[in-house]
Amino acid sequence: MTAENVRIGVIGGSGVYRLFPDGVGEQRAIETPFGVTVTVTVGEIGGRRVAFLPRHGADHSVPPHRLDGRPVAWALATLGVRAIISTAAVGSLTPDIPVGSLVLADQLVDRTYGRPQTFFDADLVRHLPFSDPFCPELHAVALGAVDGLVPTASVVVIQGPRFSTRAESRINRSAGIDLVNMTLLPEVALAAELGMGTATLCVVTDVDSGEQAEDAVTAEAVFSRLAAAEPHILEAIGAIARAIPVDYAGRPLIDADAVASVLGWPIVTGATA
Ligand SMILES: CSC[C@H]1O[C@H](OP(=O)(O)O)[C@H](O)[C@@H]1O
Ligand SMILES: Nc1ncnc2[nH]cnc12
Repeated sequence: MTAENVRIGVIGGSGVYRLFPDGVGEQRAIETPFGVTVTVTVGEIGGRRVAFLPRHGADHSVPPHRLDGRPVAWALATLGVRAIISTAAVGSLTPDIPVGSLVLADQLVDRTYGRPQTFFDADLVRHLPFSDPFCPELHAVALGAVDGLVPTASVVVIQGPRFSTRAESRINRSAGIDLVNMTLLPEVALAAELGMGTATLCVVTDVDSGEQAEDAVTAEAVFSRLAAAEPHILEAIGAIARAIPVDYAGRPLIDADAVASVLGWPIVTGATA
């Protein structure tokens, strides 16, 4: 399979189900080795070709604990994507980052389980260097492209689909973690295994489960915040996409032969995602 010249991928999180106006962009169905066909929309932002897909599906039918990041990362890498801009709804664990902030994540803490973690779990063994899960170059590009971003934050990724209890939230806060989410892992690691860099725009929708009775996050509250923030999120994605250097290459964190071997896996036909 030959890589096309689509260098930028956008993964829309909760509340971000389309990137292009209706009727704009070309739908592609990409068959993968995982028995899943990934549908992406390829369009243009500021003259740059961008492949978009909504993480939970266009109708938000896939919950966080059932996401399989492998077909998505594989499909984007096959298109030639090097840079991924993703969005994520997050709860805040610190008064320093209020609801409504747009934040660039820079560290992750994994509290997920049972999710496919790696492309290298059979004959080919590789260990991803993951000290800096988000690409520092893309991070700097995003920071320069969007005014008012909170420049760094750590995110604990919980299993979901339920939100944290007050005790769990207190533990996360006392550990010094800034934000909480359900989806960024293993997605960011899987992309990195295939050499793609990620920059994630975190949209702070709530204060998670706090000490006050009124600090009790609900999905309705999250979606309502996201609806209000959508124009700003789309504008920020566009600004970042336009600012990514045309020669951005990502980080070769895994050797090229191993990546090529994964991208050469045979297609398995099956369900559509
Ligand atoms: C809608 S409430 C929780 C839901 O929102 C976040 O999704 P995403 O990361 O895709 O923006 C969170 O991780 C949960 O999946
Ligand atoms: N409080 C929260 N916990 C986990 N994921 C979230 N997504 C948005 N808010 C969240």
